[in-house]
Amino acid sequence: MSIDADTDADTDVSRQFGPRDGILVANDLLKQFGGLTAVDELSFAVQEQEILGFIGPNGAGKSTTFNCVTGAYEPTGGTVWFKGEDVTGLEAHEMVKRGMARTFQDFAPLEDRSVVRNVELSLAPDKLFTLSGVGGETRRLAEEICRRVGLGEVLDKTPDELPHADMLKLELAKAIANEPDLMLVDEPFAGLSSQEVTELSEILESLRQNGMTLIVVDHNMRGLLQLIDRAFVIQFGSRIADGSPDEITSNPKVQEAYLGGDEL
Ligand SMILES: Nc1ncnc2c1ncn2[C@@H]1O[C@H](COP(=O)(O)OP(=O)(O)OP(=O)(O)O)[C@@H](O)[C@H]1O
Repeated sequence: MSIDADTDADTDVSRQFGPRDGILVANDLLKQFGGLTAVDELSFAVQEQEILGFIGPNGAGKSTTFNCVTGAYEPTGGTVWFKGEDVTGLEAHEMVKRGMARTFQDFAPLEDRSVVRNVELSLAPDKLFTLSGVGGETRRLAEEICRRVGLGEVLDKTPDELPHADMLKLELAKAIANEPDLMLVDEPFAGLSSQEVTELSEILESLRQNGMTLIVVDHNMRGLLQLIDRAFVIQFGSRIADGSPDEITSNPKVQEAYLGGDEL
Protein backbone atom coordinates (compact mmCIF):
# COMPACT_ATOMS: atom_id res chain seq x y z
CA MET A 1 0.00 0.00 0.00
CA SER A 2 1.46 3.34 -0.95
CA ILE A 3 1.50 6.25 1.45
CA ASP A 4 0.66 8.87 -1.16
CA ALA A 5 -1.57 11.74 -0.29
CA ASP A 6 -5.25 11.04 -0.30
CA THR A 7 -7.26 13.89 1.02
CA ASP A 8 -10.71 12.75 0.03
CA ALA A 9 -12.65 12.03 3.18
CA ASP A 10 -15.32 10.27 1.14
CA THR A 11 -12.98 7.36 0.51
CA ASP A 12 -12.53 6.76 4.25
CA VAL A 13 -14.95 3.90 4.58
CA SER A 14 -13.68 2.04 1.54
CA ARG A 15 -10.05 2.23 2.60
CA GLN A 16 -9.03 -1.19 3.82
CA PHE A 17 -5.63 -2.43 4.94
CA GLY A 18 -4.11 -5.83 5.55
CA PRO A 19 -1.47 -7.12 7.98
CA ARG A 20 1.45 -6.53 5.62
CA ASP A 21 0.62 -2.96 4.63
CA GLY A 22 2.93 -1.47 7.26
CA ILE A 23 4.75 -2.11 10.53
CA LEU A 24 1.62 -0.90 12.33
CA VAL A 25 -1.76 -1.26 10.69
CA ALA A 26 -5.22 -0.48 12.01
CA ASN A 27 -8.27 -1.54 10.09
CA ASP A 28 -11.77 -0.30 10.95
CA LEU A 29 -10.65 0.47 14.48
CA LEU A 30 -13.67 1.31 16.61
CA LYS A 31 -13.84 2.53 20.20
CA GLN A 32 -17.08 3.46 21.87
CA PHE A 33 -17.64 4.72 25.39
CA GLY A 34 -21.30 4.03 26.01
CA GLY A 35 -23.11 6.03 23.32
CA LEU A 36 -20.03 8.02 22.33
CA THR A 37 -17.95 6.89 19.36
CA ALA A 38 -14.43 8.19 20.00
CA VAL A 39 -12.73 6.25 17.18
CA ASP A 40 -14.98 5.60 14.22
CA GLU A 41 -13.81 2.68 12.08
CA LEU A 42 -10.44 4.29 11.53
CA SER A 43 -7.95 2.65 9.16
CA PHE A 44 -4.31 3.57 8.73
CA ALA A 45 -0.93 2.02 7.98
CA VAL A 46 2.44 3.21 9.25
CA GLN A 47 5.51 2.29 7.23
CA GLU A 48 8.77 1.04 8.71
CA GLN A 49 11.12 3.91 9.65
CA GLU A 50 8.46 6.46 8.83
CA ILE A 51 7.91 9.50 11.04
CA LEU A 52 4.17 10.02 11.00
CA GLY A 53 2.42 13.02 12.51
CA PHE A 54 -0.94 11.93 13.94
CA ILE A 55 -2.88 15.14 14.21
CA GLY A 56 -6.35 16.36 15.09
CA PRO A 57 -8.08 19.06 17.10
CA ASN A 58 -8.83 18.55 20.80
CA GLY A 59 -11.17 15.63 21.36
CA ALA A 60 -10.58 14.21 17.84
CA GLY A 61 -9.78 10.75 19.19
CA LYS A 62 -5.97 10.69 19.00
CA SER A 63 -5.33 9.45 22.54
CA THR A 64 -8.14 6.93 22.34
CA THR A 65 -6.75 5.55 19.07
CA PHE A 66 -3.34 5.06 20.62
CA ASN A 67 -4.74 3.72 23.85
CA CYS A 68 -6.37 1.04 21.69
CA VAL A 69 -3.21 0.41 19.69
CA THR A 70 -0.88 0.20 22.71
CA GLY A 71 -3.13 -2.02 24.78
CA ALA A 72 -4.40 0.50 27.34
CA TYR A 73 -7.96 0.10 25.99
CA GLU A 74 -9.62 -2.85 24.37
CA PRO A 75 -11.07 -1.75 21.00
CA THR A 76 -14.80 -2.16 20.51
CA GLY A 77 -14.13 -3.37 16.98
CA GLY A 78 -11.58 -3.58 14.19
CA THR A 79 -8.12 -5.06 13.92
CA VAL A 80 -4.60 -3.93 14.82
CA TRP A 81 -1.57 -5.62 13.27
CA PHE A 82 1.96 -5.00 14.47
CA LYS A 83 4.85 -6.44 12.47
CA GLY A 84 2.35 -8.57 10.57
CA GLU A 85 0.73 -10.12 13.64
CA ASP A 86 -2.77 -9.57 14.91
CA VAL A 87 -2.31 -7.82 18.26
CA THR A 88 -5.87 -6.56 18.71
CA GLY A 89 -6.79 -6.27 22.38
CA LEU A 90 -3.43 -7.44 23.75
CA GLU A 91 -2.43 -5.85 27.02
CA ALA A 92 0.08 -3.01 27.27
CA HIS A 93 2.92 -5.09 28.75
CA GLU A 94 2.53 -7.56 25.87
CA MET A 95 2.75 -4.73 23.33
CA VAL A 96 5.94 -3.48 25.01
CA LYS A 97 7.39 -6.97 24.82
CA ARG A 98 6.63 -7.06 21.11
CA GLY A 99 8.49 -3.82 20.49
CA MET A 100 6.05 -0.95 20.93
CA ALA A 101 6.82 1.91 23.29
CA ARG A 102 5.15 5.18 24.13
CA THR A 103 5.95 8.34 25.99
CA PHE A 104 3.45 10.06 28.22
CA GLN A 105 2.74 13.74 28.69
CA ASP A 106 2.47 13.24 32.43
CA PHE A 107 6.03 12.41 33.30
CA ALA A 108 6.27 9.88 36.11
CA PRO A 109 9.94 9.34 36.91
CA LEU A 110 11.06 8.02 40.28
CA GLU A 111 11.89 11.32 41.94
CA ASP A 112 14.36 9.88 44.44
CA ARG A 113 16.47 8.14 41.77
CA SER A 114 19.00 9.70 39.43
CA VAL A 115 18.37 10.14 35.73
CA VAL A 116 20.57 7.19 34.80
CA ARG A 117 19.01 5.00 37.51
CA ASN A 118 15.53 5.78 36.17
CA VAL A 119 16.65 4.61 32.73
CA GLU A 120 18.40 1.58 34.19
CA LEU A 121 15.15 0.54 35.88
CA SER A 122 13.33 0.83 32.54
CA LEU A 123 15.68 -1.50 30.69
CA ALA A 124 14.02 -4.41 28.95
CA PRO A 125 13.57 -7.23 31.50
CA ASP A 126 15.72 -9.66 29.49
CA LYS A 127 18.58 -7.14 29.51
CA LEU A 128 18.25 -6.71 33.26
CA PHE A 129 18.28 -10.46 33.72
CA THR A 130 21.28 -11.20 31.51
CA LEU A 131 23.33 -8.22 32.60
CA SER A 132 22.45 -7.99 36.27
CA GLY A 133 25.37 -10.15 37.35
CA VAL A 134 27.85 -8.31 35.15
CA GLY A 135 29.42 -5.49 37.15
CA GLY A 136 28.20 -2.09 35.98
CA GLU A 137 26.82 -3.34 32.65
CA THR A 138 23.26 -2.14 33.14
CA ARG A 139 24.60 1.23 34.26
CA ARG A 140 26.78 1.47 31.15
CA LEU A 141 23.87 0.60 28.90
CA ALA A 142 21.61 3.13 30.63
CA GLU A 143 24.31 5.81 30.28
CA GLU A 144 24.59 5.10 26.58
CA ILE A 145 20.83 5.53 26.18
CA CYS A 146 20.96 8.80 28.13
CA ARG A 147 23.69 10.09 25.82
CA ARG A 148 21.65 9.19 22.75
CA VAL A 149 18.93 11.59 23.90
CA GLY A 150 21.25 14.36 25.10
CA LEU A 151 21.18 13.60 28.85
CA GLY A 152 24.90 12.82 29.08
CA GLU A 153 25.59 15.85 31.25
CA VAL A 154 22.87 15.23 33.83
CA LEU A 155 23.20 11.51 34.53
CA ASP A 156 23.38 11.85 38.29
CA LYS A 157 20.81 14.58 38.76
CA THR A 158 17.40 13.73 40.12
CA PRO A 159 14.32 14.46 38.01
CA ASP A 160 13.29 17.45 40.14
CA GLU A 161 16.53 19.18 39.14
CA LEU A 162 15.79 18.90 35.41
CA PRO A 163 14.28 21.56 33.17
CA HIS A 164 11.16 20.58 31.23
CA ALA A 165 13.05 19.71 28.02
CA ASP A 166 15.29 17.27 29.90
CA MET A 167 12.29 15.66 31.59
CA LEU A 168 10.95 15.00 28.12
CA LYS A 169 14.28 13.47 27.09
CA LEU A 170 14.16 11.27 30.18
CA GLU A 171 10.72 10.09 29.14
CA LEU A 172 12.17 9.26 25.71
CA ALA A 173 15.17 7.49 27.26
CA LYS A 174 12.89 5.32 29.42
CA ALA A 175 10.90 4.36 26.32
CA ILE A 176 14.06 3.60 24.32
CA ALA A 177 15.31 1.38 27.15
CA ASN A 178 12.74 -1.18 26.01
CA GLU A 179 14.43 -1.27 22.58
CA PRO A 180 11.24 -0.58 20.66
CA ASP A 181 10.81 -0.89 16.91
CA LEU A 182 8.00 1.62 17.05
CA MET A 183 7.59 4.52 19.42
CA LEU A 184 4.58 6.71 19.98
CA VAL A 185 5.54 10.14 21.15
CA ASP A 186 2.78 12.17 22.75
CA GLU A 187 2.92 15.97 22.20
CA PRO A 188 6.72 16.21 22.43
CA PHE A 189 6.96 19.89 21.60
CA ALA A 190 4.50 21.29 24.14
CA GLY A 191 6.22 23.92 26.25
CA LEU A 192 9.54 23.85 24.36
CA SER A 193 11.43 26.81 22.90
CA SER A 194 12.17 26.74 19.17
CA GLN A 195 15.77 25.79 19.88
CA GLU A 196 14.60 22.89 22.07
CA VAL A 197 12.15 21.84 19.35
CA THR A 198 15.05 21.68 16.87
CA GLU A 199 17.21 19.71 19.28
CA LEU A 200 14.45 17.23 20.06
CA SER A 201 13.63 16.85 16.36
CA GLU A 202 17.26 15.93 15.73
CA ILE A 203 17.11 13.29 18.47
CA LEU A 204 13.92 11.82 17.01
CA GLU A 205 15.42 11.87 13.51
CA SER A 206 18.52 10.03 14.77
CA LEU A 207 16.29 7.35 16.33
CA ARG A 208 14.67 6.91 12.93
CA GLN A 209 18.10 6.69 11.27
CA ASN A 210 18.83 3.85 13.68
CA GLY A 211 15.79 1.95 12.46
CA MET A 212 12.92 3.12 14.65
CA THR A 213 9.44 3.99 13.38
CA LEU A 214 7.92 7.02 15.07
CA ILE A 215 4.38 8.29 15.46
CA VAL A 216 4.19 11.78 16.86
CA VAL A 217 0.77 12.58 18.25
CA ASP A 218 -0.10 16.25 18.47
CA HIS A 219 -3.07 18.54 18.20
CA ASN A 220 -1.25 21.00 15.98
CA MET A 221 1.55 21.10 13.45
CA ARG A 222 3.82 23.30 15.54
CA GLY A 223 7.35 21.98 15.30
CA LEU A 224 6.29 19.00 13.21
CA LEU A 225 6.73 20.44 9.73
CA GLN A 226 10.46 19.83 9.54
CA LEU A 227 10.30 16.45 11.25
CA ILE A 228 7.49 14.35 9.85
CA ASP A 229 7.29 12.59 6.49
CA ARG A 230 3.54 12.51 6.48
CA ALA A 231 0.62 13.79 8.49
CA PHE A 232 -2.54 11.85 9.17
CA VAL A 233 -5.34 14.10 10.36
CA ILE A 234 -8.45 12.93 12.19
CA GLN A 235 -11.59 14.58 13.48
CA PHE A 236 -14.51 12.95 15.30
CA GLY A 237 -12.57 9.69 15.22
CA SER A 238 -12.35 9.59 11.41
CA ARG A 239 -9.64 10.42 8.92
CA ILE A 240 -10.09 13.75 7.17
CA ALA A 241 -6.71 14.03 5.42
CA ASP A 242 -3.48 12.18 4.83
CA GLY A 243 -0.48 13.70 3.06
CA SER A 244 2.72 15.69 3.23
CA PRO A 245 2.86 18.54 5.78
CA ASP A 246 2.44 21.08 2.96
CA GLU A 247 -0.60 19.30 1.57
CA ILE A 248 -2.12 19.09 5.01
CA THR A 249 -1.69 22.73 5.93
CA SER A 250 -3.35 23.86 2.70
CA ASN A 251 -6.14 21.29 2.85
CA PRO A 252 -9.59 22.97 3.15
CA LYS A 253 -11.04 20.12 5.25
CA VAL A 254 -8.19 20.44 7.73
CA GLN A 255 -8.51 24.21 7.85
CA GLU A 256 -12.23 23.87 8.47
CA ALA A 257 -11.64 21.34 11.27
CA TYR A 258 -9.44 23.87 13.02
CA LEU A 259 -11.64 26.87 12.35
CA GLY A 260 -12.35 28.82 15.50
CA GLY A 261 -10.43 26.32 17.58
CA ASP A 262 -6.78 25.46 17.88
CA GLU A 263 -4.12 26.77 15.63
CA LEU A 264 -3.12 24.28 12.94
N1 LIG B 1 -12.26 7.02 29.12
C1 LIG B 1 -13.18 7.72 28.46
N2 LIG B 1 -14.48 7.64 28.77
C2 LIG B 1 -15.42 8.35 28.09
N3 LIG B 1 -15.14 9.16 27.06
C3 LIG B 1 -13.85 9.29 26.71
C4 LIG B 1 -12.81 8.59 27.37
N4 LIG B 1 -11.62 8.92 26.79
C5 LIG B 1 -11.92 9.79 25.80
N5 LIG B 1 -13.25 10.01 25.74
C6 LIG B 1 -13.94 10.87 24.78
O1 LIG B 1 -13.55 10.44 23.49
C7 LIG B 1 -13.38 11.56 22.61
C8 LIG B 1 -11.97 11.54 22.05
O2 LIG B 1 -11.06 11.87 23.11
P1 LIG B 1 -9.49 11.75 22.97
O3 LIG B 1 -8.90 12.07 24.31
O4 LIG B 1 -9.13 10.48 22.34
O5 LIG B 1 -9.18 12.95 21.96
P2 LIG B 1 -7.77 13.63 21.61
O6 LIG B 1 -7.77 13.84 20.14
O7 LIG B 1 -6.68 12.82 22.18
O8 LIG B 1 -7.89 15.02 22.36
P3 LIG B 1 -6.75 15.95 23.03
O9 LIG B 1 -5.95 16.56 21.91
O10 LIG B 1 -7.57 16.98 23.74
O11 LIG B 1 -5.94 15.08 23.96
C9 LIG B 1 -13.71 12.80 23.43
O12 LIG B 1 -15.05 13.13 23.18
C10 LIG B 1 -13.51 12.32 24.85
O13 LIG B 1 -14.32 13.07 25.75
